[in-house]
Amino acid sequence: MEPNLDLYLVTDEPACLGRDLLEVVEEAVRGGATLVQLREKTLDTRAFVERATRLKELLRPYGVPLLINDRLDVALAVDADGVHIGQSDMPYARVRQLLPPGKLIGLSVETPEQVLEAEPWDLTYLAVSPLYATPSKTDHATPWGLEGLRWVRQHSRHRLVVIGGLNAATIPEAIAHGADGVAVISAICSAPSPGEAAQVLYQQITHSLAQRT
Ligand SMILES: Cc1ncc(COP(=O)(O)OP(=O)(O)O)c(N)n1
Ligand SMILES: Cc1nc(C(=O)O)sc1CCOP(=O)(O)O
Ligand SMILES: [Mg+2]
Repeated sequence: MEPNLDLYLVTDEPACLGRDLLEVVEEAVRGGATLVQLREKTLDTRAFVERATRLKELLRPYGVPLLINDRLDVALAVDADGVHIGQSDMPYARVRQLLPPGKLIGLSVETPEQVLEAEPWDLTYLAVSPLYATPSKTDHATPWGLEGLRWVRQHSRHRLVVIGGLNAATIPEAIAHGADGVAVISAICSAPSPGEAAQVLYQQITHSLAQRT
C-alpha cells in the first residue's frame, strides 16, 4: 500500500536540542507525523542498527512506516519499510534489486535530468531537494524554489515530497505548487513542543491539500 506522505519526519539528533530522539519521534507521531526516516550521519553501524530496531518497535503500534536514510544494509537488517537514497548513494537499480518486493524507495532529485531519468523507476516519491536553502543540511544542492517545483510537478508522474526550509510559513505555497507531502527536520525536532508542532503542521498540510483538489 502507498504510504501517507503528508507529514514526513526526518530525524536529526543534534536538531533535537538534547532531547531523546525516540521521545521526539513519538511526540511527533502522536501529533500527526505520517512517515518517519531515520537519518544518522555519524553513528557506527552497530549503533545505527540498534536505534533503527528501537524506532521500528516504537512506530509499530502507530502504523507509521519507517524508512532508513542511505543504508540499505541497515534497512534490510531491521526489516524497515524502505530506504531513502540520494544522488551519491547506492544507485536505484541496485537498491530495487536487493530490497524484498513491496519495500519503499524514496529518491532525492536535484536537477531536471535526474527527474526525467527517474520516470520509469518504481519509486514511492521523489524528494525535491531542496525546495529552499536550509542550515539543517550543509551540503545541499541549489534550491529548486517554487518555479522549479512547478517544473518537477509538470514533468514527473511520481508523488512529490518537498524538503528544505519547510515550516508553517512555507507549506501552503509548496503544496499549491505541487507538493504531495512535506518533509521536515527542524520544524519538528527543534520545536519547543515537537508534538504540538506536528499537530499544527499536519492540520496545515491537510487543509492545503484539500484546497488544491
Ligand atoms: C525526504 C528526504 N529528502 C532528501 C533527503 C536527502 O538525501 P541525500 O541527498 O542523500 O542527503 P542525505 O540526507 O543523505 O545527507 C533525505 N534524506 N530525505
Ligand atoms: C535532510 C535534508 N535533505 C535535504 C535536501 O535538500 O535533500 S534538505 C534536508 C534538511 C531539511 O531540514 P529542515 O526541515 O530543517 O530545513
Ligand atoms: Mg543520502
